[in-house]
Amino acid sequence: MNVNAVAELAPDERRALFDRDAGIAAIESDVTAIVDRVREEGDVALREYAEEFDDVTVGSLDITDEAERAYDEIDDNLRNPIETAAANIREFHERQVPDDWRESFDGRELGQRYRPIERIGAYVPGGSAAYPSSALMTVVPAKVAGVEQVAVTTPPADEINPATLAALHVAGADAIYQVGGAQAIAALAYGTETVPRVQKIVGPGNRWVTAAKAAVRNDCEIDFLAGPSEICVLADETAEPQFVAADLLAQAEHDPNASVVAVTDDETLAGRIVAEVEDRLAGREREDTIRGALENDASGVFHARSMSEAVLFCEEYAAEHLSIQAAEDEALLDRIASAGSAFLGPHSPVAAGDYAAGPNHVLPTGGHAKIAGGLSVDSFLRSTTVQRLDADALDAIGDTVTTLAAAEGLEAHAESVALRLRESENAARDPDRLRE
Ligand SMILES: NC(=O)c1ccc[n+]([C@@H]2O[C@H](COP(=O)([O-])OP(=O)(O)OC[C@H]3O[C@@H](n4cnc5c(N)ncnc54)[C@H](O)[C@@H]3O)[C@@H](O)[C@H]2O)c1
Ligand SMILES: N[C@H](CO)Cc1c[nH]c[nH+]1
Ligand SMILES: [Zn+2]
Repeated sequence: MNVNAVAELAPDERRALFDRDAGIAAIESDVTAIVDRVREEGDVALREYAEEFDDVTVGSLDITDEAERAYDEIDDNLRNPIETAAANIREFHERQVPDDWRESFDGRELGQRYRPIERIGAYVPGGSAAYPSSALMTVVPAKVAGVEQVAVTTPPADEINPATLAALHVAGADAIYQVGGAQAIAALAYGTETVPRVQKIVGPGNRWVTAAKAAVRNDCEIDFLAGPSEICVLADETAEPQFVAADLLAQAEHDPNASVVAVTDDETLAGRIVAEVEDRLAGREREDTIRGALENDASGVFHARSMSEAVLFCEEYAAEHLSIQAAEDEALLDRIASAGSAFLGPHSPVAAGDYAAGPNHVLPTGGHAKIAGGLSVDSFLRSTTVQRLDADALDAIGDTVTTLAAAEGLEAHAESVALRLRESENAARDPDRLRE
């Protein structure tokens, strides 16, 4: 890892940083082939892919019954943190629940109401690491929103990680299937003999999972693309280089396709961050994965000529996680609109939010933070607006509607209003008329 100057980035380097796709384009046709095969062959394909990609001979695809047992059997030392994290996540998401509302304005009674989507599919990753935290982050908000049926898929294993199963039990998953990768997304989108077709798929995963979500999104709603993890640290001379380095390494250990950057106006700090990363890397578990992520074209430590240039870099990068380790953190955050989740100050490592602070860790990657926020209660709701007009209110906007309808050449629209206005006028002249 070297320090790079933001001002000297070549166009292809900028593209790699700001138009990053975590290797998804390269596997699009392979993923389409997997999705098509699951559509055609159902469970048979799921079993064969489990052998091929996960090296597992699957017995029952449905492992719902294992969750409660795992919860009963795991050690208190693990069960308690799962319960604590679940409680914090639930409390945060309960604050997101919108209230139905009705208000009257001059005879127009208007409002909005919210109802949960009925059948959700949640992907809980579990390839190179187990993700009980993602079990909580997907299923808890779905249940807070009131979703009736949450079907979870997670990669097959000779023994599914007990913490993941226990977390799924705590969160309230209704059904659990051991299916991973693109094939799991296809199964949820189209249904198989065992896996039910859902209305919307949520959850994070590697590039196979993410490419599959992109591939099925015309046929099944998805939350957004939540692929290999990302962090962008914005630091000034007050930052602790070892904290910045530790945060970069933490997100790098998820996946060789993870993207980790730090940007600062202090060139000395930039050098110290690089040195800390190198120092802390050697001999670490998952060292190869971390090295892969650090060598990714979308990763690096950058020196900006000013904090304004560093802020622009962060805005362009639109990271899943934005960590601001700088004196004026709130003022800097005000200048950055695009980030999945922002972590302010030296005592807010991204890992705290990954597990237990409360906000959701399923967040947009690949620059999608420019147009989307993270998973929330709203992801599981549909809204209906409600409108009731009295005769005077219709009269008040009648000309507006009929004139606009005429401008659009939609005569029947205009007539549906004009008819009522005529009837009201007649009723006003002859009060018994409408009752006849
Ligand atoms: N953005 C977010 O909100 C967020 C949150 C948590 C985790 N993540 C990401 O989730 C990912 C977890 O990755 P993971 O790999 O550990 O688990 P995973 O469950 O996402 O993927 C494992 C599956 O990938 C498939 N796969 C692997 N290699 C394949 C190949 N060569 N061909 C076809 N399919 C293949 C297999 O079917 C396997 O079951 C990481 O990238 C992590 O950064 C993202
Ligand atoms: N950092 C991940 C989101 O990109 C979430 C996670 C789960 N476990 C640890 N971290
Ligand atoms: Zn993480």
